[in-house]
Amino acid sequence: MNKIKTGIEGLDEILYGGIPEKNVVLLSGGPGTGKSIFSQQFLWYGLQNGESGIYVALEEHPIQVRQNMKQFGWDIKPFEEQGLFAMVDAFTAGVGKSKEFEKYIVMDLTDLRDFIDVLRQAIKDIDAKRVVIDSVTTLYLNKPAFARNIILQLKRVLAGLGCTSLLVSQISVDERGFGGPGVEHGVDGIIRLDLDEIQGELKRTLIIWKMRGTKHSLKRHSFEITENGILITNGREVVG
Ligand SMILES: Nc1ncnc2c1ncn2[C@@H]1O[C@H](COP(=O)(O)OP(=O)(O)OP(=O)(O)O)[C@@H](O)[C@H]1O
Repeated sequence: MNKIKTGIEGLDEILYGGIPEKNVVLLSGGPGTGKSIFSQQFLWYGLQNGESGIYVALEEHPIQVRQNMKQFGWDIKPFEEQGLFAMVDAFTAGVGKSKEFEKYIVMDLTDLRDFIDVLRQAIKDIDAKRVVIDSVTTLYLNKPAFARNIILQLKRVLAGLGCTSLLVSQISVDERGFGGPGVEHGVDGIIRLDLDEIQGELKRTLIIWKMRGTKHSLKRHSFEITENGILITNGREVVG
């Protein structure tokens, strides 16, 4: 089984080498837990190693995403120009100046076919190996009954085209699950990021809940967000 390295320090060890190729992984967590940074770091590592990537922006303006990434030293502009990185704008619906700057725009988010067509085109154009959808929750926010179906349709396209993918799933602060039963069973893997207040301080931890195709740590691991991105601070220990 070919493994795709996340490039996140300490994570590939607890995944026994990385995410199995073509897996569709749910990256689940509450607000501010680091989901976007995690997924952007995953794409950036791919670019550094010759693997093209796509970021589907549903929650933030693509310009903002590029700026956020640049703050960590992840300047994707040159890779976009070389056709190694593509941004799918599923945020602006073509309003404003985005039509002048963005190559891939989803005009109508309520039309999943349109979304998938734009995504498929972007994947084919740059021969993408890594895909991030941030966040997939936005696609079924008003129609939770369709969540599983949407996930399975996405999985067919993403795995079918050979991509290894992170689907960002937004949950509320106290939610115990990962984004709904249909979603959780449909994906190949689940990584959950948490932020908990312990003695007056917020602590970040993550846990790999499932990952088809590989052995993985079952422990909860602490991590930090630094100016270089995410770093697992206790690869082997359990958080007490
Ligand atoms: N340069 C930095 N150094 C350290 N921590 C940072 C830095 N930049 C952002 N952060 C932390 O990362 C958090 C945001 O991370 P991110 O945007 O990945 O969260 P998210 O899980 O995607 O959140 P949401 O679901 O609310 O969009 C901030 O709240 C802040 O705590």
